[in-house]
Amino acid sequence: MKTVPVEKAVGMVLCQDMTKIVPGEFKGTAFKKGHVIREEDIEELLKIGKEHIYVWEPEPGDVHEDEAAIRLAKATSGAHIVYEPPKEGKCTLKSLVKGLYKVKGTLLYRINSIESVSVASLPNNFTVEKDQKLAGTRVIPLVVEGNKIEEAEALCEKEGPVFEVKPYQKLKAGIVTTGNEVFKGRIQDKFGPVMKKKLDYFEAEYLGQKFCPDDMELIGEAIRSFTREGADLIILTGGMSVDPDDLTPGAVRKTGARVVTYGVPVQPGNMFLLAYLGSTALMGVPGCAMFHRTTVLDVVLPRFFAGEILEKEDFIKMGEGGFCSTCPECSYPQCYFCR
Ligand SMILES: Nc1nc2c(c(=O)[nH]1)N[C@H]1C(S)=C(S)[C@@H](COP(=O)(O)OP(=O)(O)OC[C@H]3O[C@@H](n4cnc5c(N)ncnc54)[C@H](O)[C@@H]3O)O[C@H]1N2
Ligand code: MOO
Repeated sequence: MKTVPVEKAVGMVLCQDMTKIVPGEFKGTAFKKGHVIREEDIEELLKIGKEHIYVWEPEPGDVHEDEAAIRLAKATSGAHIVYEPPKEGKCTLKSLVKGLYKVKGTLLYRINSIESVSVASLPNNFTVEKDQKLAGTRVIPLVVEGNKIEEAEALCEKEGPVFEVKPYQKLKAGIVTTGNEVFKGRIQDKFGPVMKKKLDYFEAEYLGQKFCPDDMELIGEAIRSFTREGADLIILTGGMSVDPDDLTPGAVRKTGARVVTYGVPVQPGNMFLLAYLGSTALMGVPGCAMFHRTTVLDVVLPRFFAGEILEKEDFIKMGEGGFCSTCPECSYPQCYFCR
């Protein structure tokens, strides 16, 4: 690569995109790679701080930033991910589907440990929409030694890809609402509609809602009835805490289900229960989920609908970041909660 003063660069070809930033007004490409510099460009180039430009004279084995960005994007992208052509030396990865974004953290760490390589990503287990931007790949200098890119490619070949999006599966779900106050008509059910809305987001096949009094046998019967209908998921509301009438965890245990956890290091959602009765997931959802927009349930549901089976360890890890700040305006998943 050769350095040329801009005044002497008329007629020469730019070898990288050139960025202009005016705070609050503009950030983007002022000149594209490949642009042939004209007399009238000189003043603008000087204004964005370029007194010199590079002229591309590749050494054997050198890789230009655009090619490096493409190769890193290609190596790191897995299922349901596409990448855009490079802009200002960076490729942006995007999701082709609504789903759960998975990141192999250790592999990403190793790739970013290669000098000059930079791959920035959303965190693991992020819920993403179709077309959402996921990550950006680039190298820091304009030209990088090819062996650095080859090293990243080899790592991905062996252990990769780093990123994938798991689309949500079409699963069957029902709701069991317990509590004498609702069953006997003392108060109106407010829990069912909140749970139904969450299931709708995942386009679950809805099997309906069953109401039970505070009676273990009847709660157990409602669970079994949904499993006979082929439920993949049964959400249970009411009776999840410590009062004498709180019978839901006991009723779940009595069905013979394998209890993964009753209680999680997450607030709101401390009294959450996850169990598996055969292949059917039973989720005991504490009352806080009726009140707070985001609770542990919003962390668990995407993983469940993406086909994951959660174990105790998954919940233990949620403690750091499991304390919700209950912001006046909740912006989850754009926050630290349960990351
Ligand atoms: N001494 C303690 N008290 C509480 C604890 C605790 O550990 N020790 N845990 C708290 C936490 S955390 C939560 S969350 C709630 C959990 O409550 P439950 O899920 O057991 O809910 P209930 O006791 O059945 O009801 C609480 C509240 O919500 C109303 N409710 C229940 N279901 C419905 C429904 N379908 N529609 C409308 N309203 C409903 C119910 O009438 C009560 O007012 O416990 C804390 N307490
Ligand atoms: O299960 Mo309760 O969060 O912590 O409100």
